[in-house]
Amino acid sequence: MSRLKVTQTNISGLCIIEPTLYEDQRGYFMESFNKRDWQEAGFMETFVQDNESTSKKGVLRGLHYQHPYPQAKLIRVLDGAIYDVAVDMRMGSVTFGQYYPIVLSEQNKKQLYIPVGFAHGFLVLSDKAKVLYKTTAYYHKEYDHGIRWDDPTLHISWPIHQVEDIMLSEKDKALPYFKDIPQGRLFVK
Ligand SMILES: Cc1cn([C@H]2C[C@H](O)[C@@H](COP(=O)(O)OP(=O)(O)O[C@H]3O[C@H](C)C(=O)[C@H](O)[C@H]3O)O2)c(=O)[nH]c1=O
Repeated sequence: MSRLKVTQTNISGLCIIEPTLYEDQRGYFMESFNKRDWQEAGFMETFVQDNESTSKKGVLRGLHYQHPYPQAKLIRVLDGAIYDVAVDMRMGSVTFGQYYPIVLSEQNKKQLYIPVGFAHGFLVLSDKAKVLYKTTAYYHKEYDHGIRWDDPTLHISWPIHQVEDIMLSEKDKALPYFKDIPQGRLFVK
């Protein structure tokens, strides 16, 4: 019996991971990642890079993807809470162009596994959020692409009412609409 609770979502390949939490009067302990448990749960991908970012409330990072050298990601939140979003960019997928939202937080300790073929972004809901995530491919700045956070065809219901202002990087402000992404930069399921 795997020590990882894996919950499939309505989007193929996208799943929620919950490691076993060991709580006692001191606090808690958990193995946030264990390669053997990961493989026993049926995941064959290997991670090559750990990323960390800290953001203030209202910061929105994304929606990003890397192409070529696409990255699968395993995302978790160490401090605070984020509204995390993955967008299916896989041509041939029945959920192509659909997104999956989930709140990942220090409290719920949920992790989101996003396979290759998705754009990823998040909005910080807490005063501060520290996000840790593993990737299955190295970063290539020249292949770092994205989709506008407020793309009208994706209809992402960002909970902007929960934050005062949205803060985007200049790069993210200039990202294209989904409809303007060349087919060669999409993915194949
Ligand atoms: C992603 C990345 C960035 N950088 C450098 C490049 C810039 O000089 C600086 C900030 O990069 P950026 O503004 O792209 O960082 P985020 O906006 O947090 O991007 C991330 O946000 C969304 C949510 C993601 O899922 C991606 O993993 C990633 O694109 O870090 C690196 O050196 N290595 C990296 O792997």
